[in-house]
Amino acid sequence: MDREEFFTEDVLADKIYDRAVIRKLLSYVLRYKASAFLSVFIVLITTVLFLLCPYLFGYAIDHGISKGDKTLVYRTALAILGIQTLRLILVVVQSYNIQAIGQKVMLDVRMELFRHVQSLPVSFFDKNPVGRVVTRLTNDIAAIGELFSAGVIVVIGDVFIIIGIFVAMVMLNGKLALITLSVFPIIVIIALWFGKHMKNSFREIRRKLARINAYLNENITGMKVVQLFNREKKNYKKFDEINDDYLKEQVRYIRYFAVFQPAINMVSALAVGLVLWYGARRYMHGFLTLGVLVSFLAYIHDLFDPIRDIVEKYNIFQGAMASSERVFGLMQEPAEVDYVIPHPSREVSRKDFKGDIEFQNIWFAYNGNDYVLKDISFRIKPGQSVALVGVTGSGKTSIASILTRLYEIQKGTILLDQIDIRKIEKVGLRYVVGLVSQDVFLFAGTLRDNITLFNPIPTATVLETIGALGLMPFIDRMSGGLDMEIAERGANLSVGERQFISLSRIILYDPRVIILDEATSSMDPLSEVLIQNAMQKVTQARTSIFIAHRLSTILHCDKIIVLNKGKKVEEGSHEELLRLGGLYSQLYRVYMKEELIGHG
Ligand SMILES: Nc1ncnc2c1ncn2[C@@H]1O[C@H](COP(=O)(O)OP(=O)(O)OP(=O)(O)O)[C@@H](O)[C@H]1O
Repeated sequence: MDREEFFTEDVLADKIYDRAVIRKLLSYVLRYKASAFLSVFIVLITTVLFLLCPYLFGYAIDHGISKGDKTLVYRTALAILGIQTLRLILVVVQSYNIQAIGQKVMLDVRMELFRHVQSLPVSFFDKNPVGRVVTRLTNDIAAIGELFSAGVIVVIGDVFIIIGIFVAMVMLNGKLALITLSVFPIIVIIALWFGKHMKNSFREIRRKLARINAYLNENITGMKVVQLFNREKKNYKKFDEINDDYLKEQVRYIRYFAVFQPAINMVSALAVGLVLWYGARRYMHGFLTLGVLVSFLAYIHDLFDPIRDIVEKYNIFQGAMASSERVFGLMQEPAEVDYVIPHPSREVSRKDFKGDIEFQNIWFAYNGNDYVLKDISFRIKPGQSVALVGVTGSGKTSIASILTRLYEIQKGTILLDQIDIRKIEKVGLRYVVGLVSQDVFLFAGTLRDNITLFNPIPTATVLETIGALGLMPFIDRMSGGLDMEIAERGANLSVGERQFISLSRIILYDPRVIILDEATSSMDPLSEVLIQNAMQKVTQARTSIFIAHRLSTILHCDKIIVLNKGKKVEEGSHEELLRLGGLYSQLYRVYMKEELIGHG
């Protein structure tokens, strides 16, 4: 999927009503039952109050002004003032109440979605770009919020008002009501025509805005490459095109919008004209009172605002429905399974865990039957250190991933202390098996935060642990020591420094089994010696697995397992494998030659 499709997928949904989505939305709203019912109650009351005023105008004319009853006129005027004041107060309460419900619903949905996203398996993130997941948590949830802020309740009120006005009209005078109704086909045609065009234009606006976002995102993230390859002018021109496209669409939308309102006003004027013409004749012939005519005209005046409101808000509601559908869709993604084999036999505990690992005929594929590990078996005894060796793509990292259950295997059994790891709770498993992976992820915060992963570990303990392993020179090198601020994704650190942090992290985490994936690949010889010595100390009492291309870092290992195209091809000590004269000895010979050339 290219970027364009990726974003259009997000904006082209075309639904205004989906029962399942509405039911789910309602379940969130109903968490705040009292506020929700208060809202509905206020809508009903304000609608009735709204409908009362035009009626009272007519009443004052027919029973007060026509008959010279000043008291009645004053009383009616006071009643209208009272009604409008009450309505105003209720509108304020309503506005606060509904916005508060909207914000609370947004908070609940966002928290629930975040919790769910945290529970999703790593394979989900392989298939779904980060941008899309973030959009669900931000823009889509904001669109749900718009349902409330744009006034879903106001639109419900609008519908009540339209129905109420018709009921009032029919009750006042059936014939005049029919005349008013006669302009409705025109309204329907206008609303449908403008609705369709405004919807298409609105959709295009969202698509073009998404293009702007995608373009900016890519350009700002890749600014280094843009500048190094002198792409600024070209990219500026391209951005100008995209921006211009967006502007044109916005103008098109504004044009529709600008014409739509007067069009409705024209129909409203037509209805007023018709009613005035027919009503005046009926009045002159004595079939209609002046009060009824005035009430009627006032009702017509109030009838067209809610119609316009509904058409204008249609797009917002449609967008909100589509966003809700996507948010709830993400919530239904299956979460990680803790116990693939039900009924856990025994939990592992860090204290009495020995660190015995056994792979029995393991088959593993990321996708379908595309196996990247084929029938792998080996045993690592407690405290042993083992190296995984093989060319790029032979499956070394995949072994680390399935041992920590970032991915589930398809066939075979992995035993930890003779327990099938699929019977072990993941939290427990990841306490005892620690992984230092190839790509070190750093969070915004201080060096200390990144080493402790925001756990409240005293500074003295951090320094003591790092000092005992002889790694203090790394900290001394950083300006500000443990308090040094790390930029987003560690942009202000060298690759070697990032690896040091990742290693310190795992040392403090103190797992019984340590997997080190290319842990010293980007260090200068001096730093590498420091890390090597530290690792020797760290791995002494632990089962450890080294994944390294630099064969010098694994010579001390008790055992070397050689992988090729997902299969285990050799297993033994360094000397044994050299004697065997197979793949390992070839790799070693090439490596030694390179080292010699490299060191001149
Ligand atoms: N998340 C993934 N989804 C699909 N395929 C993957 C994924 N990760 C790795 N692979 C594929 O699995 C195979 C084994 O990859 P793996 O990372 O285990 O190799 P490796 O031996 O660790 O390589 P390197 O030495 O380059 O790190 C490769 O063909 C790779 O393309």
